[in-house]
Amino acid sequence: MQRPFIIALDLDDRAKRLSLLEQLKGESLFVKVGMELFYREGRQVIEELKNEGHRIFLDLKLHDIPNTVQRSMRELASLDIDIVNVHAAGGKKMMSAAREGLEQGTIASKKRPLLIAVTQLTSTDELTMQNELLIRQPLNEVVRSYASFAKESGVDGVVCSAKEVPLIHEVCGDTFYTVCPGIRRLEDALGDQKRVVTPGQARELGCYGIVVGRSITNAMNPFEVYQAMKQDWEG
Ligand SMILES: O=c1ccn([C@@H]2O[C@H](COP(=O)(O)O)[C@@H](O)[C@H]2O)c(=O)[nH]1
Repeated sequence: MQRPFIIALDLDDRAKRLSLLEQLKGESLFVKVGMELFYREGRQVIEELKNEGHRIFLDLKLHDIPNTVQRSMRELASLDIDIVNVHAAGGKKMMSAAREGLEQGTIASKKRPLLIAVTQLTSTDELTMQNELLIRQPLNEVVRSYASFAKESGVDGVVCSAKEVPLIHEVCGDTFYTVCPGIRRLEDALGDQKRVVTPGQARELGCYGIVVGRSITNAMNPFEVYQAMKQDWEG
């Protein structure tokens, strides 16, 4: 199984995105379109990236009432994307509604995109969770429960820190997808990320896929960093 190395295209203008992709030309890429890029360039960017042959994780993290999420997922299903997501904090009804909307919107001849749910953002640590979000359970327990609620709701997997993958596999099984941001080389700045590992550690922890943004997008030589991190990931 080829486990995805997903590049977060978080860049503040179109020219920078094109320049990064030009530097990675010739590579078969899995890219992440987040809010910044989708809000700026809209549906067209998805078509462009698909035409260039890339696989796409559309990371919009839907979180709203079930009816709105269902109808929005139905719209997103018409895009040629491979993965899409919601926040597990929206609850089981919302996650089931997301799955329903995605199925309603996927045309018969096409494969439904994978639906995954964010457990706790990798920029959150236990102190923030307890003192600001007022969630009193230990972080690992919250992630474990949210992952199992996601599975019960028909969601295919979760976004989590690689650190939590073993415990998610324990409750949801090894085939439940785990997509992990919060990936850094040892020499990289953490920025706002709190629950962080290297690509090699993520592999050892059993992640299905990793998401890497600034380590590549801020690098002097993005191609070199991409190659080095991918090699560490693939082992
Ligand atoms: O828990 C989460 C969920 C999503 N993300 C997204 O992944 C990338 C990470 O970028 P870096 O520059 O490598 O930190 C970014 O697009 C986030 O929106 C996440 O980090 N954590």
